[in-house]
Amino acid sequence: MKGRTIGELGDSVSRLTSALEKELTSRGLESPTVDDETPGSLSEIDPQAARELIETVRELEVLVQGPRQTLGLMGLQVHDSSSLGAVVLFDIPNLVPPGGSSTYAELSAKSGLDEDRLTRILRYAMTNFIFREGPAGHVRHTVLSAHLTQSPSFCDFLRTIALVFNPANTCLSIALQRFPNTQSMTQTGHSVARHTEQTFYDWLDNNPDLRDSFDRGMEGISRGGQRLQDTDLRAYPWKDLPRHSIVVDVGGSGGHFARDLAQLHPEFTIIVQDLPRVIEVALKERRGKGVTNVSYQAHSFFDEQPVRGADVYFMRHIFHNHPDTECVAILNALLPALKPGARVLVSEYIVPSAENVDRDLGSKAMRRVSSHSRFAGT
Ligand SMILES: C[S@@+](CC[C@H](N)C(=O)[O-])C[C@H]1O[C@@H](n2cnc3c(N)ncnc32)[C@H](O)[C@@H]1O
Repeated sequence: MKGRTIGELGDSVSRLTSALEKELTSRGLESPTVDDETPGSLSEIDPQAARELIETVRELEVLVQGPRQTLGLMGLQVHDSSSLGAVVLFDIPNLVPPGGSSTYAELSAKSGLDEDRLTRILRYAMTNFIFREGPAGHVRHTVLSAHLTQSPSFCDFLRTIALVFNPANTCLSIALQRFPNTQSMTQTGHSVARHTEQTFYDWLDNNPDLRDSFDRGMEGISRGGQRLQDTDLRAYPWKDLPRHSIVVDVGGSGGHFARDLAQLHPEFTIIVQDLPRVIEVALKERRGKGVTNVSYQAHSFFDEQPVRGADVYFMRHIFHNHPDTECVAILNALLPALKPGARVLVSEYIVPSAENVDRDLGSKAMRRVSSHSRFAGT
C-alpha cells in the first residue's frame, strides 16, 4: 500500500469516525470517551471501520511525528509495558473504587509499593489512558483501568507478559547477536534472560506460580483478549461433523476451548491433552465442573498420540511456539492414530501478505521459543 498524505489520512479519519458514530446512533448508543468506566469497544460496533481507523491513525502519527520522534518513542515502548505490568502486579485497579477516587498515599499503603515509585508509575500509565488524575493527587478509573477490574484471567495474561514474556522480549536482540542462525529452542531471548538451558515450557514447569498464571492467562486471552476462541467456534463448521464425534484438543491448556465446544455440542466427546502439570491443576481446580463430555489427559504432543481413531485432532495456537522441525515432529506423532477421514484442525496466526502484515506476532513468538507465525502458503 502506498503511503498517504496528511490530507488523505485526515479525510479517512473523518470518514471512518463518522461511520462509527452513525452506527452508534443507529443502535441508540452514546458515543463513549476514554474516561468512561464502562467497558466496550468500538471494534465491536464495526470491526472493519475500527481496524481501518486504527491503521490510519497510526500512519498519521508517524507522518506527524517524523522518524526521529517515532523511532525514539518506539525504542522506549518497553516502559508502556512495564508500567502496565506494575499496575497489574500490585493490583492497583482493584484498589481504586469504581466511580470514586483514591489518593497516591492510600494506594501506596494498600499495595505496599513505595508512594514515590507508585506515583511515578501511575503518572506514566496515565499517559496511556490507564487511570486519570482529578483533582490533583486523586486517582480515578478510565475505561482501561476499569477493564482490568473486570477480567481476572486477562490480568493473569498481563502478569505473564510482565514476569515471563517481557524479560525474554528485551533479550531478543542479545539472543539474535549470539545465535543469528539458530532454530534451537534453547537459544532464545528467553534462555538469555533466564540464563537457562531448558526449553521455554520445561522452564515454565519448574516455576509453578508462573506456569499457573500462564495457563489462566491463556484462558484470559481466549475469552476476552487478543485471540478470542469464539472465532474458532464460528470459523469451523463443527455442526457438520458426525454427531458423536471424538475431538482431541491437543495442547488444550486447562480446557477453556473444549468446555465452550462441549456446551455447543453436548453429544461430542472431547479430550483435552496437555503437559502433566497443566492437567493436574485443571483437575485439581475442577475447571470442567459440571461438564460431563470433557475429560483430561496428560500427554506430550511429541509422543505418539494415545487417542486412536478420533474424528478431530485440534491444535489451537500450538505451532507458532515451535520451529518448523518441531511442528513436523508434532504432526508425525499424530500419524499412527489417524483413521481414514480423520481431521487435523489447526488454528494459527497467518501473516497474510506483505502489504497487510500482522506487525507483531511473529517476532513475539520468536523472542521466547525460536519460532514464528507462518506466512500464507508456507
Ligand atoms: C500457546 S498455548 C495454547 C493453549 C490453548 N490451545 C489455547 O488456544 O489457548 C500452548 C499450549 O501448549 C502446551 N504445550 C507445550 N508443550 C507441550 C507438549 N510437549 N505437549 C503437550 N502440550 C504442550 C502448553 O502447556 C500450552 O498449554
